Amino acid sequence: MRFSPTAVAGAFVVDVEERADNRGVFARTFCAESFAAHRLASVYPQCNVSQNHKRGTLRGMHYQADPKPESKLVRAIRGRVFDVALDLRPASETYLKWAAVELDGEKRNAFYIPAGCAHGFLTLEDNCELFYQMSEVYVAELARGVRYDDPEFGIAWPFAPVIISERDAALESYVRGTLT
Ligand SMILES: Cc1cn([C@H]2C[C@H](O)[C@@H](COP(=O)(O)OP(=O)(O)O[C@H]3O[C@H](C)C(=O)[C@H](O)[C@H]3O)O2)c(=O)[nH]c1=O
Repeated sequence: MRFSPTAVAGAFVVDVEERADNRGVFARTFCAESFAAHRLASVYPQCNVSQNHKRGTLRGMHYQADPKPESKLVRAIRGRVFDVALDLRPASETYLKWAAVELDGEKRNAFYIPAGCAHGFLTLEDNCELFYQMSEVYVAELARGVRYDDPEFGIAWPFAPVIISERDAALESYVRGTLT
């Protein structure tokens, strides 16, 4: 695996090193020792999948509040998505900055989003499926979100979403200095 830093402190693109032969491809996608060596979460008690029918589906920007903030390792297992990490940590050197990576099921790359950052994505084609490894179990009462189009962040989405949940469309504008 190769870990590449991004514009958000602690957020890394994780590329796999493919072992190809006449049967196909084998690649390691996670290793607790390597992740710990890079000071990334190395224990993931919960995994999720997200299946998205149509190009232009936007989910986000979501995070889990204290006392159980979650780090996430996210990958596309089918299709391509514009995946975004947004720094909501007031003490961070990259507070309110965002970083994006195109996650591609063919490239098998992943995005590590540290706790305290919001996460969201926009699908770039029909029939995209994502796999999440979560460093905390889900606690509904701690689920939070900020607007994907909040001018406070200026996330440069490649195009406007076509499908978005009522919840995400109704998220409030962000108030500086807070993790709501
Ligand atoms: C995350 C989660 C959700 N749920 C329930 C709550 C809702 O009834 C339903 C869908 O949840 P939600 O609308 O939050 O799902 P998404 O909009 O796809 O949000 C997800 O995608 C964005 C981009 C993320 O980064 C979040 O990790 C994740 O919340 O599943 C659970 O039961 N367990 C869980 O771990």
